[in-house]
Amino acid sequence: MPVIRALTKAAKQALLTPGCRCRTAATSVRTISVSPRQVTSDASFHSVSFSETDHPKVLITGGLGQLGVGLAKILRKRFGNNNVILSDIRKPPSHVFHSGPFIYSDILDYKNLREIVVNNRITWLVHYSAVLSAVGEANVQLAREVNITGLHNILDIAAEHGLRLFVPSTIGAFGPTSPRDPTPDLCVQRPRTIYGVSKVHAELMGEYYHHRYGLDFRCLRYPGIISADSQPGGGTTDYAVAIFHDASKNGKFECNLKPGTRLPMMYIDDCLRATLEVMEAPTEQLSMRTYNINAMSFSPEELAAEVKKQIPDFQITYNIDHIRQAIADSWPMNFDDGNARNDWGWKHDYDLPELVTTMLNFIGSDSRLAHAN
Ligand SMILES: NC(=O)c1ccc[n+]([C@@H]2O[C@H](COP(=O)([O-])OP(=O)(O)OC[C@H]3O[C@@H](n4cnc5c(N)ncnc54)[C@H](O)[C@@H]3O)[C@@H](O)[C@H]2O)c1
Ligand SMILES: C[C@@H](O)[C@H](N)C(=O)O
Repeated sequence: MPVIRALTKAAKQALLTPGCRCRTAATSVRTISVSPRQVTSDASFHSVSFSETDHPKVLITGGLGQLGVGLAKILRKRFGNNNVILSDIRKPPSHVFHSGPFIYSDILDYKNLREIVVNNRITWLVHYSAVLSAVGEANVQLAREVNITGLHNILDIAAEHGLRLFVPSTIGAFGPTSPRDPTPDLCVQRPRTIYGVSKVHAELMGEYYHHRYGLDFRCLRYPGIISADSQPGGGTTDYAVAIFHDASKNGKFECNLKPGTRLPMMYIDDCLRATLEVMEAPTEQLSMRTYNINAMSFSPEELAAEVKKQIPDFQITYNIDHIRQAIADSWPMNFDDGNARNDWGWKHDYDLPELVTTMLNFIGSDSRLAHAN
C-alpha cells in the first residue's frame, strides 16, 4: 500500500513539474531493448519514495583525490559513518581505509558501478572522478575516457536508480570568448582544453537528463580549490596550493604562472560546505541546475604579498609553464555567483587573508608534528 501511495504521489508530481512534461512516455537511454540501462518514465519514483527524514546513502567516486576525503568527512558527520562510501581505483592510505567504508570502483566499469549502487542501496552519488586540466592536455585520450565515457555511465546509473547526482564543473568550462571579468552563469562557453570541453558536456548532459528523465542533477562550477592536507591532482590552479608548502618549508617558491594571472579561488572548507548545501537544497530553491560559486580572486603576486605578511623573508620567482599559462589566460578572472547566493543562500567564509593564515597555520602545525614524531 505505501508503495502504491508513493507511486501515485510521484506520478502526480511528475505531471505537475514543468521541467518534466516528457515523462509520460517510457524512454530508453541506450538502444538495447530490455536493458538494465533503460530509463523509464518512472525513473524518479525511487527518489520520491526516499523520505526527507531518512539519511541519504552516499557514494563518492574518485574519492581519493584532493576533495573526496574531506567531503566524506563532512558527509559522515552529518549522515553517519556507514552512510557514506568512498570509492576510487587507487589504494587508500591506511588512515582513509580505517576512517569509514571504502570500495574499489572504476567508473568505466558500468556493471561494477551498478552492483555497488544496488548492493549498498545508494541514494546520492557524488561524482568526483576526473582527469584535471593540465594532465588532461598531456593525455587527451585518458581525459576523454574518464571525463566523458565515465560520465555517461554515471548518468545512466543515476537515472536508472533515481539517484540525486552531484557532478562538479569548473571555471575551466569557460574559454577565451567567454566574458572573463566577471563570468556569469549563462554565457558563451567555448573552452580550449579537453577538461573544459568534457565539463561543458557534463553540464549539458546532466541538465538534459534532468529535463528529459527527471534526473535530480545538481552541479556547481568550482573555482580553483585550495587545501592543506590533500594534494591537487594536476590542475592549472595547483600553484596556489604548492606555494604554501614551499613557503613554509623553504621560504621560497617558483611559480609556473605569470605574476598577474588572476583566477577565482576558494578554500576547501567553503567548497565542501557549498556541495553539501546545494545537495540538501529543496528543489523549489533551484532555478537552475548548474551554478557558479566563488569566494575570492587573486594573482600569484597578490598571493605572494599576502604570504610575505606572515613570512617576511618569503621570495617568489617565476618560471612559466606555457601550457598552464595558456589555459589560465583563457579562464575567468572573476566569477559571478549571484544566482547561487540568491537561490540557495550561498555565502563563502574565507577571503584571501583568512585563507593564507589558515593554510600556513595548518601546514606549520603539520610539519611541527612530523618533526616531533
Ligand atoms: N580541485 C580543484 O581545484 C577543482 C576545481 C574545479 C572542479 N574540480 C572537480 O572536482 C572533482 C574532484 O577534483 P579533485 O581535485 O579531487 O581531483 P583529483 O584529480 O585530485 O582526483 C580525481 C580522482 O579521480 C580518480 N579517477 C581517475 N580515473 C578514475 C576511474 N576510471 N574511475 C574512478 N576514479 C578515477 C583518481 O584516482 C583521483 O583520485 C573533479 O571532477 C574536478 O574536475 C576540482
Ligand atoms: C580549476 C580546476 O578545475 C582545477 N583545479 C584545474 O586547475 O584544472
